[in-house]
Amino acid sequence: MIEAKNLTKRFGKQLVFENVNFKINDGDFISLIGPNGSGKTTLVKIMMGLEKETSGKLLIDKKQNIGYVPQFRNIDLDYPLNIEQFVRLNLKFTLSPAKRKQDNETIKRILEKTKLTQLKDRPLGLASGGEKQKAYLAQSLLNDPKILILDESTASLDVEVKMQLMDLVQELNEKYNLTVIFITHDYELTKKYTSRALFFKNKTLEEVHVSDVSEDMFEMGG
Ligand SMILES: Nc1ncnc2c1ncn2[C@@H]1O[C@H](COP(=O)(O)OP(=O)(O)OP(=O)(O)O)[C@@H](O)[C@H]1O
Repeated sequence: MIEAKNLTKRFGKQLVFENVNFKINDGDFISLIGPNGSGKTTLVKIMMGLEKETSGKLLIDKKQNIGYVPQFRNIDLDYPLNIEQFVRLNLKFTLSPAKRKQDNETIKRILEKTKLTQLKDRPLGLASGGEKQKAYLAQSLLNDPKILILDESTASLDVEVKMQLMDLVQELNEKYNLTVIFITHDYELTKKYTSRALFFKNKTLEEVHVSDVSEDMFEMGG
């Protein structure tokens, strides 16, 4: 479980948000929504320990690893690694045969989970946008996370490809009880995949049932 208690963040004199309270249960699939600059990335950075809260508390089980999938960025055609090698990048390099065997099994399992087994030898630079994003997703699963943060990970992909990626994330959420926190500006995906939304409004966070999410929540000034 992740719980925020009166969480407040300032950068110098700038207040980003204050008195934020919420609970995210294991296995939840929630969206984190709100206009540009409202504090979504800052909040997940606090979850990942990359930023410190100004006051209040964020309670999160320190033993739970967090996976992070960034926004899609294209990769040059001549990028030197294939999909499997790219997924391996987050592993520590080791010469121990026992550890290497274990790593090979981990990679095999993750490629299967993310439906990349057939594509593992494809140079990443030649992969489609959706395949590249799946490779980032696979990389984020290396430390066996219990929480997955998708930071606008579907932005700039075609609609069909977005859905395929989200279907895969939904499968991981259901099969492995993975908690998913989806930062998004996408109204349709919020409605289709998430059950609750945490909505930044007036420098604080409101919990909204997905049936009450409206398009203007993605646009209003923060
Ligand atoms: N390291 C930093 N130093 C100073 N100000 C920062 C820093 N990081 C973020 N901010 C400011 O904090 C506010 C919230 O930024 P944040 O990136 O969390 O918003 P966001 O909701 O994720 O926006 P977007 O939807 O555009 O990605 C913004 O005004 C931003 O400029």
